[in-house]
Amino acid sequence: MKPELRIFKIGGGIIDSEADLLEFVRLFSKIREPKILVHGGGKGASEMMKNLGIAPRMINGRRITDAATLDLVTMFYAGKTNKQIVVALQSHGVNALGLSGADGNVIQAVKRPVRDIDYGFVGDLSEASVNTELVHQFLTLGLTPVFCPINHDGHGQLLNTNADTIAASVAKALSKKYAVALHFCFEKRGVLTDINDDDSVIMKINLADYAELKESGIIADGMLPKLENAFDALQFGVDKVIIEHALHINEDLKTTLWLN
Ligand SMILES: Nc1ncnc2c1ncn2[C@@H]1O[C@H](COP(=O)(O)OP(=O)(O)O)[C@@H](O)[C@H]1O
Ligand SMILES: CC(=O)N[C@@H](CCC(=O)OP(=O)(O)O)C(=O)O
Repeated sequence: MKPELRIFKIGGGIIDSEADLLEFVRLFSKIREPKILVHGGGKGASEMMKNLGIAPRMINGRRITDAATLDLVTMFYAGKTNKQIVVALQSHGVNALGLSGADGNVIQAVKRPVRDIDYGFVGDLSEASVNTELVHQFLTLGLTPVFCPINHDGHGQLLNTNADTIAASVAKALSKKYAVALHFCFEKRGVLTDINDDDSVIMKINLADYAELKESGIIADGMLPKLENAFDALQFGVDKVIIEHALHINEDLKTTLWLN
């Protein structure tokens, strides 16, 4: 039987509030099984850009990343946010190891080819992008990897990758060695039928439900790429995918995804 591994992803809505981030870190630090954290921070990055007079541009949930934007998001994700999380985990006795994809060449990305849209320095991932053996060794040493959404192409170029995509790719790659549970954590209790009613959590969603919910517009915006990544992970070997509130990871009210 494969050993268990829990992979958590937190996004900008939680990272933006220092109190929420510290509470999530406290809850995460109590998990005994081997664990990995993947973080985004898109909301804070956009705010920082606006304060500097640069208008953030997003298309289909992906940031158009020109050279100036890449500099800023590298400072924000790989610098401030990643270290803020690592230092908080260390204070709870978790030996966290902050990583961009370039560190130890742990994740290598490919710059998104220009088709209709030029996304700039945005990196796409495949399962083969992740150095599974190296991550396994970190876990064996008792370290907890903390991935930021900055990767590289192996030829000297940093690239910005959506954090949900990183979480799904790391989960798929590690599922060769571990029984992986992938937790997408954000500021709502799961996928909701009514976005304004936090109690309207859909407890189970399969692929057919997903198509219907998409068609009816109940699932929209950032939830669309999240669920696409989530079902992709399930189809490629991840045992369990859960969508839940970052501050209620021990509660039963959450959305669990199924293939059929
Ligand atoms: N049916 C739904 N249930 C919950 N959230 C939804 C739904 N449809 C759209 N959303 C939106 O998706 C967002 C989550 O995606 P995203 O902003 O990418 O999150 P994060 O950056 O925290 O990972 C929520 O904040 C919410 O506004
Ligand atoms: C290419 C791309 O879109 N990268 C994302 C990475 C951060 C992210 O995914 O943050 P959340 O998880 O908080 O949304 C961005 O810069 O917004």
